[in-house]
Amino acid sequence: MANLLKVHGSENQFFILDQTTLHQKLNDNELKQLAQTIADPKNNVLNGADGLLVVDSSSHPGALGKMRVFNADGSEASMCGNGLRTVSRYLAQKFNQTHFKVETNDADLDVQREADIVEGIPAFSVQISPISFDGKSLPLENLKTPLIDQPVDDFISGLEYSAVAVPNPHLISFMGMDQVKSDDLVHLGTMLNKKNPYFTDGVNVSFANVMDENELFVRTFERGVGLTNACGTGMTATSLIYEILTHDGDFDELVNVYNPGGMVRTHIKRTGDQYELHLIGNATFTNKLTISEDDLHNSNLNQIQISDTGEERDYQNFIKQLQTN
Ligand SMILES: N[C@@H](CCC[C@H](N)C(=O)O)C(=O)O
Repeated sequence: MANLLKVHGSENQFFILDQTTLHQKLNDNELKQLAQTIADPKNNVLNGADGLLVVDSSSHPGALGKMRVFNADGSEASMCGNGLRTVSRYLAQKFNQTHFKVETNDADLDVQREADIVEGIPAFSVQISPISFDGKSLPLENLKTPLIDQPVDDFISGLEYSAVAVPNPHLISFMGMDQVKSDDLVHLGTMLNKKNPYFTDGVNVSFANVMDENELFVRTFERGVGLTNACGTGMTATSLIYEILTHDGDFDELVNVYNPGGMVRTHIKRTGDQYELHLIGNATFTNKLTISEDDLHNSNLNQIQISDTGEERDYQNFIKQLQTN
């Protein structure tokens, strides 16, 4: 039998599969198929998810394990901030370590256990890197880069846009709260994730409101997923653009980022042309799942056994506290 976990960071929902526990690892086609099937709410496995996080052993010394990210549509992403917090907790428990590196597609990232956000809500801090504003890295075509706080006629008028790869691609715009919560986000996100002349690999689109100094609200339409409760790399990229727009030179700031699924904290630092980004927030395990290895290879999800960890109750209490503050 094989095990899966259902997890979330700010209600950005994932299943975790540890390939090292299997007799035979799933190949890339099987992983893509599993992500599409298990994430689809129509297949009735805990109401689906935003994607599948695949844990494996690291390909080189220096990292405790490796994370790959498959979006709900089966596409593979280079990074996932909320997901990395949950994978960090998984590896921390598995190897009894609190501070280590995790291999991701583009970099080995520093991760660390943090004090619980409130009792019963384990928290992790994860590095978000590498960072680039370059058109080739995003990729972004037919617009001048770096794109920082510029209007773009073909997008939604009256807004300014910024683009950054961390290393997955993000488009960010600041606006009033009513517009953050409007249908404009789905409209623009859908347009830029179909064939378009700008973001040729698609893009994660975040609309943000500045609630106060270093206090943001961010809502994201994710590439390969659609509207999400939260996007970790999106909230970190948005914090970075916010700090760039509010400082002339170096900075070292903590930002509270609220989102439809809760809140996280980002640590955003600039020294000359070097940036250092960290995302801090919950890593919640909601369910344990057991399935035969054969069924896993065939994405046959009819015979899954599911148990509840009880952690979601603590998380919902945390959300209630946020709302009453
Ligand atoms: N939810 C993630 C980002 C997942 C990948 C994204 N959809 C992409 O295709 O780049 C996060 O928390 O960062």
